[in-house]
Amino acid sequence: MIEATGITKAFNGVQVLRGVSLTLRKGEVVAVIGPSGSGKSTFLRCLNHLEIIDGGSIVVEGEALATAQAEGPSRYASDADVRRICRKMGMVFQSFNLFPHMTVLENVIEAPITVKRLPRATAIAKADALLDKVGLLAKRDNYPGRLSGGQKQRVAIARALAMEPDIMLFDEPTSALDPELTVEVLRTMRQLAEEHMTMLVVTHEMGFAREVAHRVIFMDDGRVVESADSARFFSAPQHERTRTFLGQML
Ligand SMILES: Nc1ncnc2c1ncn2[C@@H]1O[C@H](COP(=O)(O)OP(=O)(O)OP(=O)(O)O)[C@@H](O)[C@H]1O
Repeated sequence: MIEATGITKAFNGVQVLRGVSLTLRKGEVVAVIGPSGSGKSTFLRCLNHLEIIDGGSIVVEGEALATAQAEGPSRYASDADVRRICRKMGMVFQSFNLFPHMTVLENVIEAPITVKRLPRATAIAKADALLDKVGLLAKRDNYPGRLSGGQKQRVAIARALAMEPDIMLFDEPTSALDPELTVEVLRTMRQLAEEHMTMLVVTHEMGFAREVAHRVIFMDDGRVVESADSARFFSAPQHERTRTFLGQML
């Protein structure tokens, strides 16, 4: 579970997040949608410390990552606690971010061995099971350069899952993919949702938001404009800006 409250963030004096709050409950799939530049990716990156927030609080699985202060910037937990708390969240990026000089298998076992100190044989057995789950066991000894974008992204998902996160954060996981490759990644994500993985997904895929997400959050200009369960969000958007956005996207 993640509880983010009143997150603010500026880059070089430009306010990008203007007080964003979100509760992501256990087993819930929440899609974050909105126009380009509205702050969706920045918000997601703030949740796992890829960006430092200016103000607001972030609590992950009951532990405070950052705490709002009466004055001045939010106070973060100690470096060791930040690292430990952030390991509860797996992250999948638009650009895959696989290590190009490592095989698929090596990509998946690297963090479990170096960070979790898993014995190599245990890490390999686990990686094989995950690669099988995402349909890529046959590619385990290939280098990422030999894979399609969709395959790379499924390896990236397996790699994140190998750390046994409680929560998965997806930052536009299909935006760099051709439509036919998007389908296979969305299938893997749908499967994860069916297994009750807690997921926060920044996406332009309205089909995913409608069919897989339990709740949809619409961001515009650094704010959450609308948050509703998926069916209600798409059948009866409450706000003019949401309606305009959906009109453009659907
Ligand atoms: N590291 C950074 N330094 C400066 N500005 C940044 C940085 N990261 C994001 N921004 C700016 O913050 C704003 C929000 O960007 P963000 O990527 O969060 O939007 P988004 O809603 O995810 O957009 P998109 O759908 O196009 O990915 C943009 O104006 C962007 O240029």
